[in-house]
Amino acid sequence: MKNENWIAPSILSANFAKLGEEVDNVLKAGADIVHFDVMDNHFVPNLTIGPLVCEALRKHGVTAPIDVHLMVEPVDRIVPDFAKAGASYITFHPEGSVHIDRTLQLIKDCGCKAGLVFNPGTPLSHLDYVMDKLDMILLMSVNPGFGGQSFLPSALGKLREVRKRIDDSGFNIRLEIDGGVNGANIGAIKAAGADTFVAGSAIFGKPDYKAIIDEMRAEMAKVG
Ligand SMILES: O=C(CO)[C@H](O)[C@H](O)COP(=O)(O)O
Ligand SMILES: [Co+2]
Repeated sequence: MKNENWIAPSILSANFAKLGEEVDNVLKAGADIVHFDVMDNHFVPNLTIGPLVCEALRKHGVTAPIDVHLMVEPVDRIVPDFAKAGASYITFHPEGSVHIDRTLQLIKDCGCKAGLVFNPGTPLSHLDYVMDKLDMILLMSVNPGFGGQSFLPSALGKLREVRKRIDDSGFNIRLEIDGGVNGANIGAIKAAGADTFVAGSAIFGKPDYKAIIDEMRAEMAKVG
């Protein structure tokens, strides 16, 4: 199954002093989904935003899907709060949950779409036995914790491997890439099998969000 390509700006690189406006502008510029990075200063060495901010974006009027990337440990106790706050997708790292099948089920029972996230060095064996519970697989192409890092080329081979696993499974699972994505590498990333592209600094670091999103789509179109 072939999914539409989604561009997912990471609000980690947005101007937090005017976050609602930033999200409105990036969606108006053609983004498909809002990537929401949650860091706890424990699982990763940085501290960002929680359910209150997600709820505030919904109250502000954001109707696009919100893609909550949990970089926290433990995972389970924060899941219902994010579901109530309006999360659409909730993804988590297997290292943050002792019982990954239970956490995936919890996310789905809360009414959200569920996904697993793989750090560059995390083996794909965590996919075994849970493919039927996944709506998304997120591959990190940087080590998590900060925006603005460079794309690790090892992610391309891993993307191809996961693309094959998804296609062989027959399930409709989105394949998302996160870290160092920009206009220069998005074509190769798409060719390797991704259909959901997180980009933080590459979008919010530019003055014209529509121009960079259009450029990303044009680069993707070149690879078909
Ligand atoms: O999860 C993340 C970091 O842990 C961010 O989503 C990611 O780094 C996006 O930022 P950039 O596109 O600037 O690399
Ligand atoms: Co992220």
